[in-house]
Amino acid sequence: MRTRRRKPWDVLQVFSSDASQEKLYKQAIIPIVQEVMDGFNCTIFAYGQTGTGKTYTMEGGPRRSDDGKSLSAEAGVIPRSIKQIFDTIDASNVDSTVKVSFLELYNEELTDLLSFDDAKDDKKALRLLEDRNGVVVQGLEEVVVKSAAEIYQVLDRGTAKRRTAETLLNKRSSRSHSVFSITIHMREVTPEGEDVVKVGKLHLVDLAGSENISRSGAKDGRAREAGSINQSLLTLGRVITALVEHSGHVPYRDSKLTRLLRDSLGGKTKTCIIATIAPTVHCQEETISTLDYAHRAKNIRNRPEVNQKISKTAMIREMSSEMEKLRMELVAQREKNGVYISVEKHQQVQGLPKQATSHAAPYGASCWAIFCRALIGEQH
Ligand SMILES: Nc1ncnc2c1ncn2[C@@H]1O[C@H](COP(=O)(O)OP(=O)(O)OP(=O)(O)O)[C@@H](O)[C@H]1O
Repeated sequence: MRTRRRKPWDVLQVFSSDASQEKLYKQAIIPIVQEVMDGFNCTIFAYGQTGTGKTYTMEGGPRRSDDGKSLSAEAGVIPRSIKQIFDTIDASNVDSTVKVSFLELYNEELTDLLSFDDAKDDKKALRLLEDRNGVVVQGLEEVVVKSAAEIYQVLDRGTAKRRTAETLLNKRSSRSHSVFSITIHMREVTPEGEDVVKVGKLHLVDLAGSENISRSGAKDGRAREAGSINQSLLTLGRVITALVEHSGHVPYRDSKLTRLLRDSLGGKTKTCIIATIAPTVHCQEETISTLDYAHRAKNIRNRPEVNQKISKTAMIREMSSEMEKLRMELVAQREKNGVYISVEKHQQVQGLPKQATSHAAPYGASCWAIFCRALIGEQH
């Protein structure tokens, strides 16, 4: 095979096949979770060819050790982040609430992996809506958890529901994208004695396999499925290109994945990609494509901002206005006399300027961290 001379890929660190889950977590993820606790929104993507260890990196093997309490050596980024979050909360004795949600994107359809409404295993389909704070997933279940151990049960429930299908490359290959989100509300008292709430958010994204359809052996109905998965990844690639090249139009709206993760792509979030590869000759093409993809993303300039701290009074005011809006919507629906539109929404529709809501100064530098994890021996 002819090899081209090319520039090296700019990744922060390469983890070899025998690097432990603990090593990857300590060196790549701990600082990110710390930033979440400081009030930032952060996103970690696992991106790569099927069977190269994305799910292993994010979820890992058995989450608890034999004693049933501590983490097993195989535990991945999700359980380790959860443990770090609760350890930090316990050590600082801060009054906090931790909420999690878990969704799946499969064939451009969003599903709540934590919904209880799914008698007979019918997964609840979700819709994406735009509101003044960005994109929201309508009706997504947010589960309040009180301890790390409780989150493991939630995670187990969700992972069991993820759709999987067999391909030649990986028998239990996940054909869907999944997003596990953790939101932490932390109560603080300012030097002036005012009660405020600091919010941090962490999205942990396990993307579907990036390989092409013929290589993975997907056929017939499954080819359609693979096509749709590639459509989402293709749009993700186009969004990255548009952001890197500063194009006027960024095609976020072309796929649900990019709509959903819009803020993590050129937005206010700090973003990390773990590119998983199988460095064998057989997978050379995919490896190059994965590393090119991740490398390009590094040139995106994010503008991370600490989430604004919300005072108790402001929070109560916001919740009251939300309740009032819902009440008016309900009345309008019951009386079937039209649709209730809030003053703010009406002004938006009329093209009147919206009141500014954020005052934080934007960061200058790119906030993308790229890591690479290699897996040897699992590919065929
Ligand atoms: N670093 C590793 N050490 C040990 N085993 C690993 C490692 N990475 C992956 N594996 C194993 O390799 C197999 C494939 O990994 P995994 O399911 O995580 O791949 P994937 O990239 O998520 O695939 P898909 O795209 O189909 O979801 C699994 O059996 C997993 O346990």
